[in-house]
Amino acid sequence: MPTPPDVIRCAYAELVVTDLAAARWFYVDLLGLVVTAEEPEAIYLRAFEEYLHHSLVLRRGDVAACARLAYRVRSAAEVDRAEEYYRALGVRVERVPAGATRGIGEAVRIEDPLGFPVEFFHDAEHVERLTQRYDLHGAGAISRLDHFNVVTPDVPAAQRYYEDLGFKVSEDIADAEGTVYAAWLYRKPTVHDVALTGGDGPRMHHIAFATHERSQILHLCDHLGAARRSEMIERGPGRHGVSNAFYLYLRDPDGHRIEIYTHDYYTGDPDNPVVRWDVHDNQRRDWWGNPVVPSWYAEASTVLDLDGRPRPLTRRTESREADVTVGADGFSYTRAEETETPPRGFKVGNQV
Ligand SMILES: O=S(=O)(O)c1ccc(O)c(O)c1
Ligand SMILES: [Fe+2]
Repeated sequence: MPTPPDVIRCAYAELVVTDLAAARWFYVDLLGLVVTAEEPEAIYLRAFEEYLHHSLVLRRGDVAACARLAYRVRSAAEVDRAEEYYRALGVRVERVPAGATRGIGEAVRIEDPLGFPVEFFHDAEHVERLTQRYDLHGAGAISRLDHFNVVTPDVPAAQRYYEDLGFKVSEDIADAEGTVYAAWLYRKPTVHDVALTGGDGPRMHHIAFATHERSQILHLCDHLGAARRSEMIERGPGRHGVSNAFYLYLRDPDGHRIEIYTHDYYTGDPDNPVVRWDVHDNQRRDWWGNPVVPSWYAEASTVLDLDGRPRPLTRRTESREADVTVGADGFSYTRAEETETPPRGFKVGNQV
């Protein structure tokens, strides 16, 4: 089997939006992302610390979907290696010339073994890095793209696929019977570049951007309140158990989920310890024990194949996290040593 490409990090996503003007309001006027380039049918956006052409493409289309998840590889030679690796893997592979995506060099596009439209590139147009252009930063300044979260039915199989690509697991959620509900994997030295959420897939669960400060996340909440668009706040703000990040989940005008995230931790040493969470630990997804809203488990974006057609879903066959932790049959504990069923305290899964 050929050597896998040397992936540096998650690099950009392409989302299909049904109303480009409405999406522009959300991503530019509200989130404050910077417009690198704009066309009648597409907008290319980046965050303030980013100097590659974009980390998010919004493309107008009739059906909201995720059209591409792109990783940057370490050199042009690694793009060749990606082509060789995936042709040997037997998945659909397309080589595209520089400019197939504005601002991106020659790339390899695949339908990966999990059913996702993924691109590997190295060369990209450099644009002004606005790290210290505080005159342009809003109070909710976003610094960079941080990770993709994808829904896939078989988390261990997806984890093995990403580990074969050289990713390492930082944290996961499992139960005593060995069912794995979610896993977080990285190439850059943070908690993740990609997270795997067990469910019917392939679907895109969220795209996450990082800020430097919690106050910037809180400002985005206040801005949505001022805009009387508070319904766009789906979950949070809060503190994750997994990753330790301070988080906020928003839904864009098409329902795409965007996470704003800060304060995870460094994972760059070779012996970085894996953190395994019990699925019944009520602090795993929110360190303060606040419930996970059902839509966060149930809803995610359609993904497209390389011809732009929606991918059919494969159902998850193992137990679902929402079933074992939320609602009448679910329960979660705050203190593992307390063995009453249901556990004492109002932080049981059936409050939502
Ligand atoms: O909800 S979790 O604490 O499991 C979590 C951790 C990190 C993330 O990026 C996320 O989306 C969700
Ligand atoms: Fe996330």
